[in-house]
Amino acid sequence: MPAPEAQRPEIEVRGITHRYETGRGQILALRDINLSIAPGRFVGLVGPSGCGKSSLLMMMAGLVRPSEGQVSVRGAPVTGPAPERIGVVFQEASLLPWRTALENVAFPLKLRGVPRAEREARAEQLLHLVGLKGFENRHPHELSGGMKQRVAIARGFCQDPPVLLMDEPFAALDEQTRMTLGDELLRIWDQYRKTVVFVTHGLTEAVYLCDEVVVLSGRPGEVLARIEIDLPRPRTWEMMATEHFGRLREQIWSLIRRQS
Ligand SMILES: Nc1ncnc2c1ncn2[C@@H]1O[C@H](COP(=O)(O)OP(=O)(O)OP(=O)(O)O)[C@@H](O)[C@H]1O
Repeated sequence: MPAPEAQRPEIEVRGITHRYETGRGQILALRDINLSIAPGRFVGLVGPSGCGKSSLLMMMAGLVRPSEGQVSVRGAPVTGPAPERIGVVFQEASLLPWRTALENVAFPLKLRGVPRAEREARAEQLLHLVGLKGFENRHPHELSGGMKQRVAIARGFCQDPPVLLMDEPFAALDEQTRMTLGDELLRIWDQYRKTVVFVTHGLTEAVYLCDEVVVLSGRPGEVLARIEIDLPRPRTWEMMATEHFGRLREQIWSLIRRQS
């Protein structure tokens, strides 16, 4: 029997409905979303454009307050940003331009008062893990888009929160960099075992990375399906060519296609 602690969901979304107020009235963005995510899972969030994926992620991060419902992480309600519990990686790396790669990665630890030697050692280890050994002292303008995104991922892991929320972190990158970074992300996730929620438009990426893919309907976003990705780990690129991979991808795509 697993310990009760192990059975408790890491993220719990209960009855989330959200309306945005605009000059032209209200927009119902999300309707009655309920999700329970177990610790250590890698969960994808997909759905047609504008269905509320980013909004839902922002609510999980405590950056947007839902009109109704609640998100809890580790049993405690999320009422605002909580970087020690919940890390966020955005599509744009949003690095501090005047700080080096190492300083950017270590920055959240500085805010938490972690001593310099310790935070730099942790940041250096993570930069090495994302393949940026030798680039520690470069500034963001000296790095490519893919490298900046690597720094942002390293920063997300450096905070060491149990939950990491990622909003299309590879969207601005070319296909090859995306694939490589996806593998790197899986490698670090395997080592650190965080609970990841990953918003993406890429269905191949979703199947490749995730344990489970949550499919949202067109606006207002509702949970249409939760698809278990029962491919073995570690994932390999060869798996993408298998019939099983294709079937999982097609299953998700046919759900989304019907929404447009
Ligand atoms: N601040 C806001 N004010 C008003 N409407 C908003 C706001 N943010 C989002 N919306 C609307 O809410 C809906 C959901 O937006 P959201 O960005 O969460 O969707 P998404 O699924 O992430 O979209 P995409 O796939 O295109 O990135 C959209 O119709 C969007 O126009």
